[in-house]
Amino acid sequence: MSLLTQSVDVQAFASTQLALLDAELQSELQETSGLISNTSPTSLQRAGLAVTNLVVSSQRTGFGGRTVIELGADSATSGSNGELPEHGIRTGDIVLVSEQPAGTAKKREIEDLEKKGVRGVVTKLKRDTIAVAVEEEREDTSISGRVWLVKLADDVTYRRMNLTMEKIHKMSESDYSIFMRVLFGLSSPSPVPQNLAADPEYGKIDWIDPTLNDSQKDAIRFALASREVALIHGPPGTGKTHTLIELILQMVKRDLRILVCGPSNISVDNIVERLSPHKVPIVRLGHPARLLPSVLNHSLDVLTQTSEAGLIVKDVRSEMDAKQASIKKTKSGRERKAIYGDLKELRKEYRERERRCVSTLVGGSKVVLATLHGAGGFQLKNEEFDVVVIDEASQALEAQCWVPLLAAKKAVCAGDHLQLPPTVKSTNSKVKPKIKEGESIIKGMALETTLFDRLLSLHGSSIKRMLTTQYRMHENIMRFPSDELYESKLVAADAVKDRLLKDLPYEVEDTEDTNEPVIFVDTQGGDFPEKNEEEDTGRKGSLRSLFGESKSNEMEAALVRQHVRKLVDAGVKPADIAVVTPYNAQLGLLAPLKEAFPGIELGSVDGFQGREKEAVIVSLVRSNTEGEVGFLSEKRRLNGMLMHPSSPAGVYRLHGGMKANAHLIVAMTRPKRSLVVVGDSDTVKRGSKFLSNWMDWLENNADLRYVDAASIEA
Ligand SMILES: Nc1ncnc2c1ncn2[C@@H]1O[C@H](COP(=O)(O)OP(=O)(O)OP(=O)(O)O)[C@@H](O)[C@H]1O
Repeated sequence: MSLLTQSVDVQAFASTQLALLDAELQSELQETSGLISNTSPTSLQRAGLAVTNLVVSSQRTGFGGRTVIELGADSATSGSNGELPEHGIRTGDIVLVSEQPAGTAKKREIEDLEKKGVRGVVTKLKRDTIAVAVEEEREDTSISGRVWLVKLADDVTYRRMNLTMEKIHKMSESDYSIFMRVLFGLSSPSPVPQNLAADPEYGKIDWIDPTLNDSQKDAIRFALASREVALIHGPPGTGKTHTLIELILQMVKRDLRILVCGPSNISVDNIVERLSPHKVPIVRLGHPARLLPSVLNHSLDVLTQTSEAGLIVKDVRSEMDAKQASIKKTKSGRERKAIYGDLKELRKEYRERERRCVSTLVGGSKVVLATLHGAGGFQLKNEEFDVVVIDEASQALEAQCWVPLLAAKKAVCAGDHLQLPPTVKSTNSKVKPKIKEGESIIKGMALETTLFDRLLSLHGSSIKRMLTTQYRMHENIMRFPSDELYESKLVAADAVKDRLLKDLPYEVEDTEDTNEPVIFVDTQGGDFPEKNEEEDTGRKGSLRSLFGESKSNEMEAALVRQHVRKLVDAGVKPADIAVVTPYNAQLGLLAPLKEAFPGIELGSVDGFQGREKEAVIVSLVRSNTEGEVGFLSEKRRLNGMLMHPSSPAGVYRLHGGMKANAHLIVAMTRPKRSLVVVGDSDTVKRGSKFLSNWMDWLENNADLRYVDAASIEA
């Protein structure tokens, strides 16, 4: 990754970002439209990207005055229970609902489909229905007959990032705030007193949670004292969010107004849930369909309807519903047109009333929370904040961070730059950034270089504080990642440092598998060779682009199954066990575990960053005489594959811009009480220095087990 260690020409920065963002959007659009036009509806459905054979079962007015259509299974094709088939569509997905093409028809243009259908956001999923809030411009399109629903690329995020970068591009140097100057290295950050713990202002803080550890307190003092920017580096399990909550509450006490953002809805909701008991006035922006049910009572859209000012808005909504219903009964085109006209007027009124209500609600909140791109919505247009707090900043694109930062005076970013970087598709695609004539460009700048990374290179660790006590892993599980990545600075909290599976709060037998924190099942010796998935399954044609090449290892899968069985027999609940592997084909082989042990988690290493589990089993798959490690060892960025988590068949989405080492770091830092690694040390250690160190460490420190191939039941 190329980082910028010097000050940045802001205009060139913005034009480079614009070119990179455009290339990224083009790659995403190409990928989606390529899939939609070359793959049959049935295959897309299998891939979790579409649902076929649907009919519109109802239509009504939903949140924000949008038309919501509800889709159910077409009774001519569904079974007697009316349930929808398994699908990979999630609430919040942007989808197209359109007349269904013939089953075998393949070649189709996405534009044609859009003409015949409507775009919208999925707002609710039930076993038998999917609700879609239709995009405003197209809501007078009535769709009938058999339809299908296809997932589209989400371009809203890009529009917001582009707008922000364009604004920055247009600014002249005299427009730059001191905050902006620091972030681009044109000025140095204001100095922070050396010994904050002894400082008259920051030394004696009345902590809301007095159990915070010293590194957490230190980070909070530092973030409060910094004038322009502070980074909080939180390795896995060190209480990054915990620290942010205290920081936000301390800022509220100091009468500061705060905007809290994260790259994903879940990262923001996590903070809303934890701030909520503290009774500070907070409001969460964002489409209610994308929020966790537990935070809905802080959702701006919901408050808009339940607050006093909201009640007036509600009246207009009922009127709109009545109009919607009358459309169905009307046969005459002229009458319909008149009704659509009325609806348009009502919608205008609705929006005006809603806008007034929104500005009262947002204006009255000390803490406003939104996703990074959500901060670019109309609701925050003229709002001012003293501090912008960004959680999971190391997983956000820098352009995304600038959406809230453009109007900021100070930023606090929390993250861990050693974990997975944000996903970027354009790095390996054929789309190359187009540079506009006359624009200067910053060579070597990459879209996936995060703000967190760039600021660290620019200002060094003087703008950062690291959290060092971790509350997740047994001491031995923590040791290798701490030594290799975190300068041996991590310390395991007393409560977790010697916790084993046998000490779980429910009954678990003391066995050789439940009383060891780190087990290495070494399959070296060549008896457990890998297989190339593509050769074996013979998948053809365009599906190859969906499924791609992957590796599997049947004997490793058998060893994993055997280990899971032993843990469960000893009393460990399947829900406390996760099996992870970097290869999708291996996930396919392991899939039967889900039926045998309901509740067990099965996933690719990148899908579960940050989620802890009592026991994690990692299957490394690679085993060959050539010492080929490929994906596991890749230092350059590569197109990894992400398994669609909800797909029954094991489906793959292209997923780019990953560092393989980061995948493994995520896997090895998730377990609390037991990490089991299954792999061929001979092959794997030839992959990279990091892998070789890991294998050596495991050989010397783990409970080592060699396996006799003959003893394994396939
Ligand atoms: N000072 C503390 N004392 C006791 N427990 C703590 C402390 N700080 C954090 N924890 C606990 O550590 C766990 C991890 O905290 P939190 O979820 O805030 O971590 P995080 O670093 O944001 O996690 P992740 O690694 O998933 O990003 C939580 O169970 C939390 O209650």
